[in-house]
Amino acid sequence: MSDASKGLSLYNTLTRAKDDFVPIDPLNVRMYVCGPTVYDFAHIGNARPVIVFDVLFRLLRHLYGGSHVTYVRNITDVDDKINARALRDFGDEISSGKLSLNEAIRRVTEKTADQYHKDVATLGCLEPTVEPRATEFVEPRADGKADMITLIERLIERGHAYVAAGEVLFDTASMPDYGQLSKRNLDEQQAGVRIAVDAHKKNPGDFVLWKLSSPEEPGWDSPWGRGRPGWHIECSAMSAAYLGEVFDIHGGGLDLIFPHHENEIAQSRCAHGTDVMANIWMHNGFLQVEGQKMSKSLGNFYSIHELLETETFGGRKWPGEVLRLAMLMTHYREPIDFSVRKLEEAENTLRKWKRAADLAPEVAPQLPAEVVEALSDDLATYAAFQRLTQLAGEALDAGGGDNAAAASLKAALAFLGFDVGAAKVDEAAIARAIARRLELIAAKNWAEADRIRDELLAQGVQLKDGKDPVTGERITTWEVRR
Ligand SMILES: Nc1ncnc2c1ncn2[C@@H]1O[C@H](COP(=O)(O)OP(=O)(O)OP(=O)(O)O)[C@@H](O)[C@H]1O
Ligand SMILES: [Zn+2]
Repeated sequence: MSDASKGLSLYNTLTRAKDDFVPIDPLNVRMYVCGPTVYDFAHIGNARPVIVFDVLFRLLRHLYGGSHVTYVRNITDVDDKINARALRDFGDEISSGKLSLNEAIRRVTEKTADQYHKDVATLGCLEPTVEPRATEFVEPRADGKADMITLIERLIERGHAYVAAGEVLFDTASMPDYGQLSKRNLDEQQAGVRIAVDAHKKNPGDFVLWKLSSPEEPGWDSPWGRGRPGWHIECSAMSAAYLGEVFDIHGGGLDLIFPHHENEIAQSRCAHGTDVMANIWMHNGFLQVEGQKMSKSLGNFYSIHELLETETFGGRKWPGEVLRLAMLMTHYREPIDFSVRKLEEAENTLRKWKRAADLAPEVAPQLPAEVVEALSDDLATYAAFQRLTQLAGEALDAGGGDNAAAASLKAALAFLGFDVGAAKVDEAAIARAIARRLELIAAKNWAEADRIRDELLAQGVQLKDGKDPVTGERITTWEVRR
């Protein structure tokens, strides 16, 4: 194990091994996770990657400092499924001319994204550092950040893409090592392809970068006519926009390995001329119902919202943190069978931990080392939880007074995103810290200013910097994060 890895190792789908994690830049550790396509409520299976990568985000912040980690999770707000949903929900308004299709699409995506934000916050997940929306990265941008049209142009220039039958397609044969992530070769992909549909493709594995839109469909002007992007190019653009051409970690569910992540890699590496897109590729296993992936298409799903707010699963509502713990009791790469029993087990465990943690008036300043070590071993949450159960036992034995085990347990629970009522905030003290930090920023003492921000964050208080819209002066607000 090298020192630079700080003891963190992560299973890498690209190498099929547990790799030491060595960031490209320890002052800016960069992670991208594919976010939701916003046309319907997210189901509890969709919540798994959000929760798993939230734990990794928290761990990276602990190891490298709160302000030294950039976590990007996008929102896919352009997709044919979204168009279909807008037509279904607003068909009458659209045909009577009261609403344009674009306006209907906007309503669908905004409503779905709002619900998603509420759902994942209730599951104890921190907001990512940036949450870009695909529609804002289609055309060249005023700020010069990467965009899809420019990436596609570059792929054509470099001989990696071609125009056929109104589409721009990625030419898989132009990339000798295409298929490294999924370990599929091009021959294997020939099998089972519908030749008639794909007759315009040079190779059946070639995939769409751009396709033309009919006048009713959403579209953007481009060198190839008014159209819209394929799904994969979105993530290549948004990751490059915020994380650069090569970054540290890219994540998502197992089903994204092929074709989505394979094709993101092909696009990004060929457009930028790099050997890798991200150093470590991580994939969570499926949440299953009776041995099958929970999925919209199979109709065997429960939305997060339903579980939180209705009595459709097991005849009762479930608290967000019980869902969170149930999800984390299984290692992130293993399948989980979703059952009432599993949720009840999580609820009982959480109740016991909290009873023990309540014996401490304060949160310990240090996280238990065993918890950090367990998580650093490819997010071995189960081993971390064994330590929490041990601490809970010690805390209950020790009883009241100066209960160090209870204080440590409380710190660990708060760190893992469980509500332990830890943040009894002292508003005056926060205001003083903010004022002090603004002075330090004015004096360009960034290191000390960052230290104050990280210290508050460790206590669960997150600062947000902004500008006064009238005076243009820097202002800082805060909120309690758990
Ligand atoms: N049952 C599941 N268990 C774990 N992760 C899942 C599951 N279903 C989807 N995901 C993950 O959720 C994230 C969002 O995926 P997306 O919005 O494409 O959902 P989806 O795959 O369309 O869902 P569905 O399979 O139900 O149609 C992806 O990272 C995907 O891998
Ligand atoms: Zn993606």
